[in-house]
Amino acid sequence: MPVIAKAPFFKPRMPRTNQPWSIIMTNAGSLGWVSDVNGYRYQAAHPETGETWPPLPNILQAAWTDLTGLDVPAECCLINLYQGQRAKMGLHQDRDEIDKSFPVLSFSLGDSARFRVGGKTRKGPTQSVKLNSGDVVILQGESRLSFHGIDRIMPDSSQLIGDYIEGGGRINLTLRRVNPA
Ligand SMILES: O=C(O)CCC(=O)C(=O)O
Ligand SMILES: [Fe+2]
Repeated sequence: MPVIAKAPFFKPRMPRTNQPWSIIMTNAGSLGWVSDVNGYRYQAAHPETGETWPPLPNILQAAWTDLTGLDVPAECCLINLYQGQRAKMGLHQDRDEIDKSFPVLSFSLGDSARFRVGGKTRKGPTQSVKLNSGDVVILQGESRLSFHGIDRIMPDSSQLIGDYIEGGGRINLTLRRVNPA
């Protein structure tokens, strides 16, 4: 939560259309992922405050090391906040990283969510998996470029986030390495 105090949530907007997303986000680490009318990208500064992102918490860096087995650190922790019946994330690939060989590691906290995951093409079959608080998803190897998204969350299925953030909801933490080692 010190991260949120230093880097407030911002409302991302869709490239080209400038439509607001249904979720809000922020980042920790040397790079943060942002989306606005000009596109998706990683940048060192918060789009609204202009400040660098707060450091990636040690406990998350340790989890990255343990769960990936890599000795190169993650550079970005994207923090997505989903609140309410309409919060979702459309099917997409994580492919804004310069080096796409590193895993993508994500943690679900708070309300449960319906996660959708398919293959490397947008049109292929997908499966849906319920993600509960504490669940970990890792996209690596064959699945690194799998299409995935969040269909919806189940509001009020957990009280965890409500203790810290008004309105509660679901937090997803996604750790990524952007640059080659
Ligand atoms: O919220 C999730 O579980 C997925 C988030 C995601 O895919 C992303 O931020 O790229
Ligand atoms: Fe993603």
